[in-house]
Amino acid sequence: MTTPSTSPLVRLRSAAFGYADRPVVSGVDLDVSAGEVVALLGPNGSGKSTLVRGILGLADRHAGEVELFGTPLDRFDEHTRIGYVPQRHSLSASVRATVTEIVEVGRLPHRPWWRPSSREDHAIVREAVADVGLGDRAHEEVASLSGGQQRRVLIARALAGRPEMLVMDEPTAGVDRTSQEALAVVLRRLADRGTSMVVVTHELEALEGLVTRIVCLDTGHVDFDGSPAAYAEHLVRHAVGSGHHHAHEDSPRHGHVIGAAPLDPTPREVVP
Ligand SMILES: Nc1ncnc2c1ncn2[C@@H]1O[C@H](COP(=O)(O)OP(=O)(O)OP(=O)(O)O)[C@@H](O)[C@H]1O
Repeated sequence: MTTPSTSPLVRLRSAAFGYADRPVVSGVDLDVSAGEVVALLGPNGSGKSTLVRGILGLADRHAGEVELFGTPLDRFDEHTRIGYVPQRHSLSASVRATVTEIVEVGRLPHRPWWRPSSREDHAIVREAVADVGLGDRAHEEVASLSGGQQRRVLIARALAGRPEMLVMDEPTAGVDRTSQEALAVVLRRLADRGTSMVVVTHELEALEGLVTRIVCLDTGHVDFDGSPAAYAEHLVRHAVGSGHHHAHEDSPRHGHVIGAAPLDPTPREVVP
């Protein structure tokens, strides 16, 4: 399948997603271009996971258009171009496999099922394991790792697929500090390599300096889409408009900084 090189990686037009007859997000227009690092923010339940799941064809599309790499979603079959790390997913305690064995799964879509791993596959897997800071645990059973380390294994599995775009749903939520720091290093390296990313997060700090664009969802609608600098201004405007300015400053959750302005990852509703 040929893909025009100028196409955005993701293109949504008036897109609506949900589950069966339950609408969750609607009216979404979004283009994600190569090299962008998009943070998707919003309060709990605003539909962030549903939006990324919809983009990947994992939630139902109720309306609108979705294209991936210039191809309508229902005809898109180049799944190796996208890596996905789902939300709060760790490995079951009953999984009996080593870190390397799990990460090798990320290479499977790249070769016919009957062909064994090549030397290159092994090298890519080793690199992905090292990238997430688990090189010294490569041959340990995943069941013996912490939850944060298991998430790093899942991220390494996505990296081993060498995707052009990585979609991550709260990669740092509930993980230990070492894992968070390891992840920040990985994301920086990926951004330097030009990997595009869409990251659902409540923790902008972990992405500081990487994010090129912020998209905010509120109750199923995009209520902000712009640069980190524009987002900072948007927050200040809303905080002043709503009279919540001081409350924001006082809260430790709102200490995120991109550039010079304080950021709140879950902006409040605008009070006219
Ligand atoms: N599989 C599902 N079936 C039905 N409804 C669902 C399903 N998954 C999520 N929902 C509903 O969709 C709405 C949005 O959920 P979603 O997980 O997309 O929000 P979110 O912004 O990612 O929230 P959080 O920050 O808590 O992860 C919620 O009301 C949720 O109950």
